[in-house]
Amino acid sequence: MLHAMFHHVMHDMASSHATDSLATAHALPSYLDPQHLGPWGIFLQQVDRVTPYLGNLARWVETLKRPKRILVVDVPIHMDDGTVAHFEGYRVQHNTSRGPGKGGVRFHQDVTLSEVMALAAWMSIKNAAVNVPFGGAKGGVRVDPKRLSMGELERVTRRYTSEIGLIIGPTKDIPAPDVNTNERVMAWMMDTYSMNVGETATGVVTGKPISLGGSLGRHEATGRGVFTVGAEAARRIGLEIAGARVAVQGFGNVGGIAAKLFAEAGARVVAVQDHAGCVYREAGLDIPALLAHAKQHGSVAGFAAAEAIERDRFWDTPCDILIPAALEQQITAANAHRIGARLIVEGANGPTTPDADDILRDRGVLVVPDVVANAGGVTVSYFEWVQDFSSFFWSEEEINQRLTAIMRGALDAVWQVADDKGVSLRTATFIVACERILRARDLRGLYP
Ligand SMILES: NC(=O)C1=CN([C@@H]2O[C@H](COP(=O)(O)OP(=O)(O)OC[C@H]3O[C@@H](n4cnc5c(N)ncnc54)[C@H](OP(=O)(O)O)[C@@H]3O)[C@@H](O)[C@H]2O)C=CC1
Ligand SMILES: O=C(O)CCC(=O)C(=O)O
Repeated sequence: MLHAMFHHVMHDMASSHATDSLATAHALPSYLDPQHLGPWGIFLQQVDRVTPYLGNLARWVETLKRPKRILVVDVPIHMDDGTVAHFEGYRVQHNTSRGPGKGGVRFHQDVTLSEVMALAAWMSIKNAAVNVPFGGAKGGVRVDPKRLSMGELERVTRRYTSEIGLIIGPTKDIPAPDVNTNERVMAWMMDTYSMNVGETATGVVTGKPISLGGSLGRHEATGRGVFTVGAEAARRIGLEIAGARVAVQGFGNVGGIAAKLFAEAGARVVAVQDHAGCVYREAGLDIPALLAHAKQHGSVAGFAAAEAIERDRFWDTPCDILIPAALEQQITAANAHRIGARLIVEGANGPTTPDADDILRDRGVLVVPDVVANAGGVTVSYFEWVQDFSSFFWSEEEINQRLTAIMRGALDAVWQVADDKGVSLRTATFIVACERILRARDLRGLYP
């Protein structure tokens, strides 16, 4: 598809200008290679799947396949032992047609540019799906924060923030937490940016501590959103939450809070897997106790009131609802057949590959896609950004009510499109979101 479209562009160029150099100028940059495996390749496939439904707007679809702006930075810091270490950092602004870039920052030893490109692109889709006035962006630093002291982590954060300071700002691009980043990291980012611009700029990041302009409810918002749409999707397929068996992969901000809320609603959280271990209890795990254990020991591994099972057996766990809440590409053609759940609610970004999507669909498993299911975080980030601009702060009750209304409304809208067009919820969400993004592109036109 991409090649066909590219050919078309080349053909037009050749007939009007007939120069090789111009044709070369339209070649895709190497980092956009559609053959590239991994999350960016998955995003391209998802766009291809939705293109036939976009009507006239499809003429703009190439915009989605090219991030607007990519910044790769060197992040040198002094280590505690006196040596100098260099880390690679990225900030990608995928699309800003609907507003400033918005999306988290990931600290992870395996993060890559193509992964951050995909995460930024999914932010564009997500922000459009819940109709918050943002484009999509994402950042990352290729570092294992678990191996840094607190001082080293602070220096990485501050240097990275200064380096990407060129392109972020309260009206340009607003970072937030993602894997291995949290309120503490956001406070350092806000402070560094503020020092560099000479004034306190609380609106430059969201997910900050409450005392620095953070919003009530933001810490829990992604997990709460996963619970809200998960419970609503379950209701729509006649699956009772009370007593339902839930399996959760990833027990951090998203997975931990989603597990807690499902357990509080009467579900049995039977299995939890994190990076270091996997625990199982048929009668349901004691989630507050497991959270306390994970906080103390850094993992669910070693939790005494459960059976330890091999990590790979997680996928065979008998359950009704599966919540992937760790990293991308966890549900693939290799394990999609093994999943016993009727409902998958994607807390993580990009956990399911397109071929696994097809297998799950054929097997009648409903997947609530990431770009709706985990949008609660950015929705409350939007509230935080609005509150920072007005310096007027809302109650937690008001925030949660608005969050629930937006999440339910978004699910309802994509459910209807899925029913009308006979497509999966993922394709339906992409239809709704791509139409919003590309209509904005169309209305704005190409020239400033
Ligand atoms: N934070 C947010 O507001 C949002 C996050 N997301 C997405 O949710 C997902 C989780 O993010 P978040 O909860 O914030 O991150 P955290 O860093 O808080 O937690 C990540 C969790 O995933 C686990 N994990 C990491 N690698 C693996 C692995 N290979 N197998 C199993 N578990 C693993 C970690 O385990 P361990 O601690 O042992 O390493 C940890 O429990 C990501 O995909 C993120 O992009 C989406 C929307 C918003
Ligand atoms: O809160 C935000 O701005 C973005 C959170 C995020 O990175 C995500 O939704 O994946």
